[in-house]
Amino acid sequence: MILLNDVSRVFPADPPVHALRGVRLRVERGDYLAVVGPSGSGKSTLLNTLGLLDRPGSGSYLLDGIETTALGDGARTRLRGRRIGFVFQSFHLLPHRTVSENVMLAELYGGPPRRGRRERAMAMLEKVGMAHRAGFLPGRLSGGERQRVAIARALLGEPSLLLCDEPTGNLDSGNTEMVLDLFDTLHGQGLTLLVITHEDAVSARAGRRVRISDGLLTEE
Ligand SMILES: Nc1ncnc2c1ncn2[C@@H]1O[C@H](COP(=O)(O)OP(=O)(O)OP(=O)(O)O)[C@@H](O)[C@H]1O
Repeated sequence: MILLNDVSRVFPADPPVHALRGVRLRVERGDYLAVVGPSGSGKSTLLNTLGLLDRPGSGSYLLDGIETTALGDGARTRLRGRRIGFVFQSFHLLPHRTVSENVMLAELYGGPPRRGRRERAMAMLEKVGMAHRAGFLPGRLSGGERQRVAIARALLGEPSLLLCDEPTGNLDSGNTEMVLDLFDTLHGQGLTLLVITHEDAVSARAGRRVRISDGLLTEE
């Protein structure tokens, strides 16, 4: 699913910041991978690279066998819309849109909306146990409920890869468990998951752990 070969990313500064150094990573379809490492070690840079939000300075990145570094911006955006879902620490739900509208809005970014959007949004809300809150505004939901809605939104395009950046960073332990149970279910259904986390409770649930330190990636 993912093959990174000698990927480096240097940010121009004085002195230059080597955020990723010769990273090699192979992720098989259906893997559940945790990425751990201290602040500033390169985790978000790695996630942005894998999510086609940022380009490596050098090296190659194959996603489903497609060499992404050679693609233009339009092709990268389409590939991202079709294959990748994102989950962030702070949910990024629109406050003045209902739960179901937030989920449906996911398709605005990946290209023209497909048919049956409302039905598919409801099916995804069902999947994360939030269908009964479809008409609520996000402000009336708990943190764990908001994150489940954000996960439903990420799943709307039926991605094969879910990239999560500290998905439980704003949740208490009960809600963290609920989100981790949902990840287990999604993993069981064949989704490939990559989760950045600094919480042991989260990384312990993943099948594989890799550590980034100063831009260098090592398998644990
Ligand atoms: N646009 C940028 N310009 C210059 N330096 C940057 C830029 N983005 C990130 N960096 C630097 O690259 C390094 C890696 O940053 P990154 O955000 O990937 O770390 P991280 O492991 O995600 O950190 P955290 O856990 O604190 O979010 C850091 O030293 C950071 O300051």
